[in-house]
Order: sequence, then structure tokens, then C-alpha cells
Amino acid sequence: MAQYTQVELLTLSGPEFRRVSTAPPRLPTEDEIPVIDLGAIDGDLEARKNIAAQVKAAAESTGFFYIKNHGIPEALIEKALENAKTFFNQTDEQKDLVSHKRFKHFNGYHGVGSTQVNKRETKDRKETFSLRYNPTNDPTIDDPTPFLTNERYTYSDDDTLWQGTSHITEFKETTIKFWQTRLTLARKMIRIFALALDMPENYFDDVTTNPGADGLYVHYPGSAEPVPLNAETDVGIGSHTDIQCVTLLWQDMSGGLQVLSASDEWLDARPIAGTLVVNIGDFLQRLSNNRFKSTVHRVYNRQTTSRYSMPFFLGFNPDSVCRVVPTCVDEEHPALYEPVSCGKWHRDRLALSQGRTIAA
Ligand SMILES: O=C(O)CCC(=O)C(=O)O
Ligand SMILES: [Fe+2]
Repeated sequence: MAQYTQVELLTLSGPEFRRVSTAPPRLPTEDEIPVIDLGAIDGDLEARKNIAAQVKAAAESTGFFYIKNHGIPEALIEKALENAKTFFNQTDEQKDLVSHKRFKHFNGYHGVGSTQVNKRETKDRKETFSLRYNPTNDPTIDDPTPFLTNERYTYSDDDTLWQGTSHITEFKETTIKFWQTRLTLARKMIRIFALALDMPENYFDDVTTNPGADGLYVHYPGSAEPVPLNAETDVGIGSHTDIQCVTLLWQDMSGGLQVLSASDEWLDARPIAGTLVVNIGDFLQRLSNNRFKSTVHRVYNRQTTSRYSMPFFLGFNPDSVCRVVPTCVDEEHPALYEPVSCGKWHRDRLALSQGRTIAA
């Protein structure tokens, strides 16, 4: 007999509970976390509609899938990974040159145990380096000045970030380039999601001109000794859902990412070389009137070796107000959510996950 427990999640409308099996994670079936080939994404509309049909099926079931032929050069990924390793290998004093405390907007370095994404679990045994959206780095923006001087926006000054890492060879250049290629890919994916919601593919274009877009390096240190799978140990990152629209995740070959299935069992979202993992965040679930799933996931690193991952989170423009997509509403499915400002939503959710109070 399957046994279940509950996982408690943070939401802006109070805690939410999901049922989860206590069984150890199992491998997913091919349909549960499919591998979707993006090789034809720059081809004709029919080819993209074909990709969108596969994405729709995945989005409505587990909410997670892999993408291959995604167009991000392996050499660039390798370079970014080397930079991440060099960064995390430094002393605490060196890493604190870019401490998140020096920035207003969650950029920079968070040390091991400084976050706890799930308050019912342990602290997160990971350290991260974050680069947030800056119009200066956006390849589609020729002149960032109007954004930087508009008081509606509060972009961080990244100078401190680059000064504090300038001793690492090509850190700035590689980190920005990798962020840019993922922004371009994420914009293509959001067009696929528009098609998957039976809307024109440019439906979200206007709200992704200067979107929330965070690129992270993450290091999950190894344990001193191998830890048995059922042992009580700190989570790498606790059970959570992602906040924004779409997450693109590169993970190394260590393993440890677990995803809650549609039947409430943990799935081992094992690394597949040459792929990225894609999942849906709470904001896209909201816009889709819960048709697309923002799925609970977590990471454990119970090996003696480090695990590295590099997620990228795409949201919408901070000053755009988004409502449930019209194709997701009919008489039987009235809109479950009011229109909401994307920026405020993101800020409040980040603050909640960091245990801060939320400004009105
Ligand atoms: O490191 C991973 O594999 C996943 C990280 C994650 O879920 C997150 O940062 O939201
Ligand atoms: Fe996540």
C-alpha cells in the first residue's frame, strides 16, 4: 500500500498542501518527463506548432520536460560551469565581495544555509550566484538608457558584481553571454507556450521585452561521507514550486533533482547529457487558469562530490499586468485569478521565500 505525507508550500494566499508518496523516487516514464526536440524551432510555424503540441501535453501532466537541440553551445555551457566552479572555490571573504547584501535585488552571492525555501524542511545546503535582468545586457535592446533612467524600474547596478569577480578569467563576459543565450531561448519557449495555449505565437511578446530574467550558478557541496537515501539530512533545495513563468535548467551529471508526478510520487529527473530541463512556474500556471502545472520539485545531494546546476528563470515585464489567457476561460472554467502586476508578484514571492515581510 502506498503511503502518503504532505508537503507544505508557500503561496501569497497562505500555505498550500500537496499530497506526496513516501516511496523513494522512481525513474519517470517517457511520457512523464518527455524529451522534446527543439531542432525545428526556428523553422516554419507548422514545426513550432508540432513542438507546442508536445509541450502542451507535458505542461498539462507533470509540468516538466527535457529539451534537446536547444541551440546553446556546449562549449559556452562548459565555460560557464568552469567559471561557476572557480567562483565557488574561493574563500568566503572573496565570495562576500559580491554578497547579496550589497545589492537591493537578490543579485550576487548567497552562502550555504542562507536560504530555506521550504519552512517545514531544513535549510538549503547550497550556495548561489545570481545575475538578474539588466537592459544593458539584453541583446534586443540597443539603447538601455530609457530603462535605466525611468523611475518605474529599479535595475541593480551590476558594477559591484563585476568588480568583485574581475580576478576570475572571463567571468563577466561568459556569465553575460550565457545569460543572453538563455534569454533568447526562453523567449522562443514562451512563444511555444503561447501556441500551446492556442494563442498566436506573439501573444506574450509585449510582456517579455524587459522581463524578469535571472541566471544562477548553484553549488550543492558534497557530504563528508555518502549519505543513505533515507537518512535525515539537509535538503539541497527544499520542496518548492518556481515563481515565474518558465525555468530552463542545466544540471551536471550528479543527479539529485526530484519532481512530483501527477500521481503524487517523487520522480528522479535524472540528468540527460545534451539536454536542459524545462518547467513551469506559478505565474504561468496562474495565467493558464491552472491548465499548465507548476510542479513541486527539490534537490538532494547525498554524494561526497559537489553538484552544480545553472537555472534560468523567465518572468514577464515588471510593469505589465497580466490576466488569465482568454483561451483558458469558458463557462465551465471561469477565471480563477484576478489580473496582477508581474513585478509585484515576483517581488512579493521572492520576499516570502526569503522570510521577509511583504510591502503593500
Ligand atoms: O539545482 C537544480 O537542479 C534545481 C534548482 C531549483 O529548483 C531552483 O533553483 O529553483
Ligand atoms: Fe526550482
